[in-house]
Amino acid sequence: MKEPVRIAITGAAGQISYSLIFRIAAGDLLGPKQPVILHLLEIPQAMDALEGVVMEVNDCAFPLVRDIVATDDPNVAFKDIDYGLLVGSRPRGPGMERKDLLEANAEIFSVQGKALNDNAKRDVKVLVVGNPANTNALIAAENAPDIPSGQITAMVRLDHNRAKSQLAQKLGKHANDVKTVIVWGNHSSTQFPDLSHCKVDDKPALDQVDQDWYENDFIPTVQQRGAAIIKARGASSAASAASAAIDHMRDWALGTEGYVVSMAVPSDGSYGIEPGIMYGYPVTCDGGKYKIVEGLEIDDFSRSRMKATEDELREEREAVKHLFGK
Ligand SMILES: NC(=O)C1=CN([C@@H]2O[C@H](COP(=O)(O)OP(=O)(O)OC[C@H]3O[C@@H](n4cnc5c(N)ncnc54)[C@H](O)[C@@H]3O)[C@@H](O)[C@H]2O)C=CC1
Ligand SMILES: O=C([O-])CC(=O)C(=O)O
Repeated sequence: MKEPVRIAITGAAGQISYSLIFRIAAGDLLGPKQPVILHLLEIPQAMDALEGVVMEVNDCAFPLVRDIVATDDPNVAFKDIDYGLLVGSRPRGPGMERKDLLEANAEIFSVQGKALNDNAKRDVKVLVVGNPANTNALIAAENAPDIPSGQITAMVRLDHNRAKSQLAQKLGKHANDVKTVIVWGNHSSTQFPDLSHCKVDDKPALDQVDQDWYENDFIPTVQQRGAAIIKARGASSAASAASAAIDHMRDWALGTEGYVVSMAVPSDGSYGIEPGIMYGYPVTCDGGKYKIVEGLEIDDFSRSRMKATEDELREEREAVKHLFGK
């Protein structure tokens, strides 16, 4: 057995965490040979509920769980962590866009960015799930100048998985047969789920569907899937969000063996996207590092979609600049 790693999960008494914690504890993130110490963060008012979650984790007698730290102090929660899953924040309700949460949630990520900076291991891998995820991740990163750039990322993996599933269903295939779906940009309704590099059964996806379905059915369905779940369930997606968070972190830590996945990471100017925003990109992962896939050809249709979601991220950044550390 290896030395345990420390994994922080914020919003640990919330609905996403109620799936996430148990799957991580079962080994779904880092495999069946990697013991974990869970660091669970909540706000003071939710500490009783968190205690109930801790009781349940204990009642599972998970072989991999070596200890649990349950706290309402981010400095304790992030002490020496190897991984951080930043989930805790308010979810949206019907009729809201995710960016309507910016005011309510942005402050959380400036506080937690500082706490990461002061406490986490320098090679910590951080995933921001709480919405609006890209811009919250940017706020955290801007407040964590001593964490190397690129170690704080945001989640577009749920959109990526949704896109795979929608296309597979359309073609009567399995999601495993779908390769190189890309979600560019923001985890919002401006995101661009791109099929122009995608292959299904090793053949171009866009040769297997018509352009009208792609533009007027597939793209809006993926963009609006979060709202559709809220309408159907009366609450935002939880188990699927937890599953995507595990996919994002597992692939980053353990590698994608050449497969392309989507992660929101600091733009480095690739594909003409302005640096200084967290933008969904195609990446491959190897040896605990991700790498943006370079050199893909971008047509005019894709370019305009990529620009629209970039513009939204730049606007969101302007709205929260006052929270960036000095
Ligand atoms: N990026 C993505 O793909 C997705 C993101 N989300 C977002 O994830 C977030 C959490 O969603 P749910 O678990 O459904 O919400 P929830 O309301 O069930 O749970 C959120 C938890 O966070 C806690 N919390 C609030 N402020 C906190 C702080 N400062 N520190 C620690 N904990 C804090 C709350 O007490 C609550 O227990 C929401 O912002 C939601 O919109 C949800 C689905 C997908
Ligand atoms: O739509 C929401 O508010 C929750 C979310 O981010 C998603 O399900 O993609």
